[in-house]
Amino acid sequence: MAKISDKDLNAVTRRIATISNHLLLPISSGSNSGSSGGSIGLCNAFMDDSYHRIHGEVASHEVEWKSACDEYDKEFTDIIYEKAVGEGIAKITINRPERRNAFRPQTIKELIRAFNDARDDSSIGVIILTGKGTKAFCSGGDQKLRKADGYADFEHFGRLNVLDLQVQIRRLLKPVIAMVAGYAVGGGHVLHMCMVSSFFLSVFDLETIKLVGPKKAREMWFLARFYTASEAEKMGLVNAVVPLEKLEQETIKWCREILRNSPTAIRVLKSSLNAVDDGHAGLQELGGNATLIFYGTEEGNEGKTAYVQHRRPDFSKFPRRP
Ligand SMILES: CC(C)(COP(=O)(O)OP(=O)(O)OC[C@H]1O[C@@H](n2cnc3c(N)ncnc32)[C@H](O)[C@@H]1OP(=O)(O)O)[C@@H](O)C(=O)NCCC(=O)NCCSC(=O)CCC(=O)c1ccccc1C(=O)O
Repeated sequence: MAKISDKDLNAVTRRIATISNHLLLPISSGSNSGSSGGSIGLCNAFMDDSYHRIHGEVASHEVEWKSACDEYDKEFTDIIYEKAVGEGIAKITINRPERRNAFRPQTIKELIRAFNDARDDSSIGVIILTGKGTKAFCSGGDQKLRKADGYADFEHFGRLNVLDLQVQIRRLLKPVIAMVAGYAVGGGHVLHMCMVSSFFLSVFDLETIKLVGPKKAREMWFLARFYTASEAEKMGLVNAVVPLEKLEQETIKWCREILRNSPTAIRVLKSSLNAVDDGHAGLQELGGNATLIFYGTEEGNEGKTAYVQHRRPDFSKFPRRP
């Protein structure tokens, strides 16, 4: 009987893996049996190419959370703010389960503080927003505090400061992932859409139209029905649906996959994707990022150095590319 070498064995194993990969039917997105993210994971396990050999599997160890605070070191009452030990993930949890995580102005102020901190912390590359418990991600504005001029908790006037939060998430050039267990209603639904890219809730709600198409958007807003997670996935409202017990594990996997990629590329990608819809503000953001990249070049540095040295800049050595 011929003896097979380790090298040959590896080659055979890889060949079988490649063939299995071709034979494997991907789990269609929208299936109840798992997430589209899960199906990607399944295929990855069988993929035999240099990319997968070099990058390997996404780490699957449990994440260790540590309580975090912002520069003011003031305690949070309405949210829980945590960072993963040794990896660039921040997690912000709306902590009002007794009201299905409805937000009041105080909740929004704390969310804004936590998002600011996560934005400014250069060790953080991705942010998770979630709700405490499994009944609701967020049930929107706290209706018990709603007044004629907005929501009022500790002040004499009403606020709609969730709009500031929506803009902040839009402008924050790190990916924000909504980890949704349970209901996402009203302003809570808008918030989770911000993670994929929402800006305004208006009568014609442009973001919903873009995500689900004009017919479905009309159905959603005119009928105001509740949709299940898998219906939301089919409509393109959410990226993946997984069993509840796997929700955090799958979210962390997505975070780790994002963290493998170039932070600058992700930053520019997020601003490019927003620019399409954000008009002047979007182009400003994109232009700002081009400036940031230019600052890092030798050519950009020549301009600044010449200014500081009171001389004319010499740009002659830099190519005028086609
Ligand atoms: C979410 C439910 C479907 C969950 O139902 P269920 O599991 O049966 O729980 P309940 O028994 O109903 O609730 C338990 C407990 O929580 C209280 N509660 C739930 N939601 C809220 C809420 N939103 N505000 C205050 N309190 C809430 C509930 O009263 C119970 O407490 P008790 O003490 O036992 O009474 C269901 O709860 C439900 O339908 N909730 C209401 C959903 C809703 O109407 N949301 C508000 C939509 S309007 C909005 O969000 C405004 C958005 C906004 O701020 C905005 C404004 C202007 C421009 C833009 C925006 C924007 O973009 O967001």
